[in-house]
Amino acid sequence: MVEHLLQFKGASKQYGRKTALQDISLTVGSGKIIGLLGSNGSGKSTLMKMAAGLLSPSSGSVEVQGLPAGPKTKSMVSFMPDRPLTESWMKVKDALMFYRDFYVDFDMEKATHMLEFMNLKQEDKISALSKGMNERLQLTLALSRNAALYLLDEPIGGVDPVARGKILDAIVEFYHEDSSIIISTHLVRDIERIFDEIVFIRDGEMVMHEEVEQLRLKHGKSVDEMFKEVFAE
Ligand SMILES: Nc1ncnc2c1ncn2[C@@H]1O[C@H](COP(=O)(O)OP(=O)(O)OP(=O)(O)O)[C@@H](O)[C@H]1O
Repeated sequence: MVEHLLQFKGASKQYGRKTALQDISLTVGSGKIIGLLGSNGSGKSTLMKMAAGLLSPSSGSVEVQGLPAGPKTKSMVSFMPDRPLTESWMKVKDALMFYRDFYVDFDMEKATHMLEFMNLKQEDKISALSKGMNERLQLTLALSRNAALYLLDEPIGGVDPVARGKILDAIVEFYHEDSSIIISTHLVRDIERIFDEIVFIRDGEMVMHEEVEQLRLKHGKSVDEMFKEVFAE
């Protein structure tokens, strides 16, 4: 039996009485860049945290390569949260060493290479980095692990359009084709060029999962046009 890289089967998540995700069934294969798109509060971060094994579903299941998402799957998944894991006293080089010590699959050579591409210096103090530079660092840390699945939660939220282009170039440049990346964002237009597939979630429900190519062929629409149509208020 072929095991899927990531599979949600009727997964729901409640926070108390609030339903953040409702009956999500989603299968993700290898070698894809997937856009997880939805407006604020639609459930993107919740879905990411469930895929990362940090939150368990209230009902249904979430599996990574056939194993329930949780402690056993953490080594297969590299998660870039929307808030940094590094400490403000650190220099960039300390953050690299922290990751190297913490994750056996951390590739220091790749990280050094990627830092250069991102115009970050090892001696830079993290507390002095701008929001956009900090995002570049977090992305470098997340992508420098050798994982099967990368989860990037809002990786371009804090940066201007030029820097966004740079970050997207870095994702494509340093992406390993056997792995998959899920990127959550509401900045659809700036980022759609790198997606193979898109998932739309609205009010905790998955309303579309489609290959970008199919979207263009079947509907004659760009992802951005489709997004505006689905999420029109
Ligand atoms: N710890 C929590 N306790 C209670 N409600 C929560 C909690 N975390 C998230 N929620 C609620 O669940 C819903 C989904 O939140 P989530 O953070 O997954 O959305 P999102 O799509 O990532 O939003 P954004 O784009 O604004 O980051 C929201 O209504 C949010 O208020």
